Amino acid sequence: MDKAQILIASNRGPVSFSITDEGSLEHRRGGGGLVSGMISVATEVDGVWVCAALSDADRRAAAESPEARLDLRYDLEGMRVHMLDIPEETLKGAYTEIANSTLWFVQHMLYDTPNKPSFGSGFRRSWEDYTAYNNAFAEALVAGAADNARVAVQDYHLALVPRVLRARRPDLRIAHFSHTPWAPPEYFRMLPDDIARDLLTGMLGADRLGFLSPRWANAFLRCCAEILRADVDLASGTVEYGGRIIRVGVHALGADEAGLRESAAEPLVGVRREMLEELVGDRKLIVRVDRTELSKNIVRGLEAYRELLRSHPEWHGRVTHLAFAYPSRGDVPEYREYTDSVLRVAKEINAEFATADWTPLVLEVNDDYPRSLASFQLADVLLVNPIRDGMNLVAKEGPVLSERDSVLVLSREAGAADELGEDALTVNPYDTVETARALHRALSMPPEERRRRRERLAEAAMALPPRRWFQDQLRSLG
Ligand SMILES: O=P(O)(O)OC[C@H]1O[C@H](O[C@H]2O[C@H](CO)[C@@H](O)[C@H](O)[C@H]2O)[C@H](O)[C@@H](O)[C@@H]1O
Ligand SMILES: O=c1ccn([C@@H]2O[C@H](COP(=O)(O)OP(=O)(O)O)[C@@H](O)[C@H]2O)c(=O)[nH]1
Repeated sequence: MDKAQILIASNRGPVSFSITDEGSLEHRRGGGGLVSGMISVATEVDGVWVCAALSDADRRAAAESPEARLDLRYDLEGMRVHMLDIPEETLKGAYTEIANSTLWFVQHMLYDTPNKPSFGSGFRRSWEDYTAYNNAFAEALVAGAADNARVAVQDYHLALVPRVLRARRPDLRIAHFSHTPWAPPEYFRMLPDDIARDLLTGMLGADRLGFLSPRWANAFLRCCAEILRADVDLASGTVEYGGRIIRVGVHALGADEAGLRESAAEPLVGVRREMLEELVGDRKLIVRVDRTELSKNIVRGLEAYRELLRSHPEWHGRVTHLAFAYPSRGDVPEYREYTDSVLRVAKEINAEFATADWTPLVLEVNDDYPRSLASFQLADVLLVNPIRDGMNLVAKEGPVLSERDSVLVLSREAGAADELGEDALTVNPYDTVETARALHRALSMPPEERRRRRERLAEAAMALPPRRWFQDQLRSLG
């Protein structure tokens, strides 16, 4: 196999496999925003995308492919995909325990601190898995990179890769991009000191670090100054460490208009759309679409809807809330408990308000991407209220596909608020009364104002398509 000039590395790859009832493998697009952003890049770049096999079906697919190497060139029309068959126990420690149960919680400031976290010996064992997992990625990149190749490492799963890669292959040009927020030093330093330092110095092995918002870049720089005592220039976004200068840049990620329109034109989206139209009738429609994820703040979103129905009885029978919460990270107990809370509040709302001919809330906790796209088309209001979010692509995709000039109610704590804050109705995600008021204002907004806002939102959402986002990063590597 030829060595590549451009390599991407991420935990989740562009496709996820599953096993059909007949026992054969089938694949679909990987879920979540990182894949939504990167997949359109992958169709254009000639290179290699290194990712992990994340399920038994993925592992089987990886093992069945020649030399455990999957060649999906046909499916992606561009990149070859190299899926790493990492031992299940190592993956559990790295992905479930460290990436999802620790780093995600730190960066989104999700801990219920009187009880958690507590970094004991189990955590230390998982840290060894995380290190081994990062080494496995670095190994694959070392083997697959041509001389002076450019490598774009993605996200918190792979924070140690840049340092290992630089030590092994000083010829490479290395970028690391964070898709999450970054916690301020006062929160980040709850991690054990050696591990906080390991993460920061791991990332500083790159030539260039990227974030989705100036807020997250700034917090990272402050961590470097306070925890590593590195020489940091906040204004120019540079860190001097280990005799090198590392540049920290901000690259917001926008919606992929062409890809979205192509997906929305699939016949199945039409089928789902008809189904939703029948369900909703001529009622107003409030939509939300998220992974069943603590940081997406689904429970408070539902509470805000309940508050709307309590404080504005004129909407009874005249509005439906569709909440599509597709499954995510079911191996983490907090996610399972959170899903239960979402289901419980939904049940309470319907018990309080439903009538013989009106179901105020329709909550679905299964994965149906065509249905999500159809709901973007039909929404009158799109609710995106995360506690903290690196970007949030749903907030950008909604206005692009909207056919009813949907009004965006958006948390000010999402990275997307940097670009969409002017034309969305922004809210404090903890304030359910303010969110309910915003929902009422959105439902009552005059058509002309809705149209103006929606057009500007769509324009802002498409201003930084993934292709440009990625090319900017490559260019910044020289
Ligand atoms: O891979 P999973 O564990 O299933 O999680 C899905 C992805 O979640 C996170 O996505 C982030 O990236 C988006 C695109 O930049 C951004 O809009 C969003 O705010 C982030 O939450 C995670 O960072 C990815 O690595 C995951 O693949
Ligand atoms: O059933 C669905 C519904 C939505 N999405 C996509 O998942 C991404 C979610 O990205 P976002 O940045 O909003 O949040 P993340 O889940 O990455 O934290 C968006 O592109 C959605 O269109 C998906 O993969 N499956």
